[in-house]
Amino acid sequence: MRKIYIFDTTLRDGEQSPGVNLNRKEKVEIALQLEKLGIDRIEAGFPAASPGDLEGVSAVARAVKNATIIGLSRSRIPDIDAVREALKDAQDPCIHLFLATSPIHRKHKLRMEKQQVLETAEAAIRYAKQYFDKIEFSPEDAGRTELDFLCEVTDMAIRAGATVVNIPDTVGYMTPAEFGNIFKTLKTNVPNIESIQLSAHCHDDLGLATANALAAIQNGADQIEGTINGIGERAGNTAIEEVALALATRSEYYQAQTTLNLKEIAKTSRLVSKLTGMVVPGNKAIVGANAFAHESGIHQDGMLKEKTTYEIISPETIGLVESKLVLGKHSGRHAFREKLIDLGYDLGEEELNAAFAKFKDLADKKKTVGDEDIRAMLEEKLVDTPEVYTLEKIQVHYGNQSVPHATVSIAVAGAGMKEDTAEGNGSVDAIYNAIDKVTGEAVELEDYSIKSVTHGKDALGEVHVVLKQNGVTASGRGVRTDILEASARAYVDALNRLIDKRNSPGRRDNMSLI
Ligand SMILES: CC(=O)SCCNC(=O)CCNC(=O)[C@H](O)C(C)(C)COP(=O)(O)OP(=O)(O)OC[C@H]1O[C@@H](n2cnc3c(N)ncnc32)[C@H](O)[C@@H]1OP(=O)(O)O
Ligand SMILES: CC(C)C(=O)C(=O)O
Repeated sequence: MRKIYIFDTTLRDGEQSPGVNLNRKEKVEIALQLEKLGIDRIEAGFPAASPGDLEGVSAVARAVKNATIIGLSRSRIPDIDAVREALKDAQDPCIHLFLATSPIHRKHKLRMEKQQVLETAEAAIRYAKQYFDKIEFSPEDAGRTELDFLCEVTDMAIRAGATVVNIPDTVGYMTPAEFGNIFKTLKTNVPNIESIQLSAHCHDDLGLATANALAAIQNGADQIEGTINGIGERAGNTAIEEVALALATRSEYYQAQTTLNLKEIAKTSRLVSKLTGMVVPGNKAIVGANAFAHESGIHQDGMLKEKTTYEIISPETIGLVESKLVLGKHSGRHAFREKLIDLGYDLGEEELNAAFAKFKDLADKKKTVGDEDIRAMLEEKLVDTPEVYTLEKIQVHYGNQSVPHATVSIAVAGAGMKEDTAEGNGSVDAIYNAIDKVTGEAVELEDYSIKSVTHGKDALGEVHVVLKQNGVTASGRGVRTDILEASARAYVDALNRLIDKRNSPGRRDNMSLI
């Protein structure tokens, strides 16, 4: 298998993401993690950009021992001297020179003819060659450069002393077929092309950065440039983790591999996200929070039977502990049962079906159903009390300028559906007064407490109440996403328990749920 060298530019092109600014300490922290990941070459910054960046590149050059450290430079002597200064302590330094070659850049930006471009780049490479053994040269916007001129520039760079020629698709304009063809053309038309390494640097403006990098590999590229999490100028760069995992997963197809320590990928991704402040989208390939999460019942069933049905990469490969089965409204019984077993519940078929129906009801109201939601849902009724009263419906009218009132409908065992309305000094009070009117029970509310079971706007609310009647107390519990409904259910639950106690006076109070 051919080795593909990985050139990480998180600290240079990645830092060009709007809003990202890494200080010296942060650059070193990321660079040391990149070293652990096994990155071959680390572009630490653009030393001529600012004294701070020069210092950052210097600090990385001093800290990292097992990777080539690179500084970017325009084809200008002061920039090259800044890289010399920044890399003077590097064990394995390399300068990355660039000059745009496309007609658009030549005409509008550089205002140079082809010949001037050739001469300027050659002079820069020859000057740098006095100080650096390793020189990478990039014809910026190579993707939009005439192919014959690109061959001429590459030939010049090799003769002047470049050791790597990098082909940037600076504006993410290429298709995989076109980009691959550039490498094929350079390989066949440029003399001594085998004496240097060819590299690809892609941008993601059309979402093709990874596809283009892989096409370059298939057509002879030795090195891929990219960033962790695909951050970078505009839409970003090739995501290194995507290329690495594509090669690892489809090695039989690409016949090429990296020497990255893939188990460090998740950790590196988290660190880069934390220090750059660039949040990784949930659906981002390889490192997104959902990349190994399965929500729908059919997929979860497949995963429980055999993980390879829905996972082409195991999460352990990139250093994650395990895949996640996320319970939500698309989940099925297999995943639900598995979760209950994990949580220590052993339900019979009938109980499982009842719990599953409740779960689906909850999942319709919540984005995801977590462990605490399930525990709260299952433990809503710890003791199976006969239901004299079953809450069917509540309707609350509340306004801060008016007296709240509530209507409740309750199915009463042996007496059918009853409904009544009452006012109160708050919504819960109005509900409780309406329940009292429907049931005709004279009870005192001894205690009321409410807590959030989980976090977020759609968290479950858990209400506990204690009711007292003729010296007998009973507690009840209600759990719902809506706290008014949870309050009503807790009250009705406590009423049923009171009646149960009344009907079996000798029984010990085993109902306290608080
Ligand atoms: C595709 C890429 O990602 S390339 C890297 C992009 N990264 C950056 O630009 C980040 C760091 N840059 C900076 O801090 C600043 O742009 C600096 C310090 C490098 C230069 O700042 P200034 O001297 O104020 O120039 P400014 O950025 O406004 O303009 C760029 C100049 O460099 C020229 N230039 C652009 N690329 C090159 C090159 N590769 N080699 C030589 N000259 C170049 C431009 O033509 C322009 O020249 P002009 O002033 O004669 O018109
Ligand atoms: C400096 C070069 C390689 C670059 O970043 C680009 O062209 O996108």
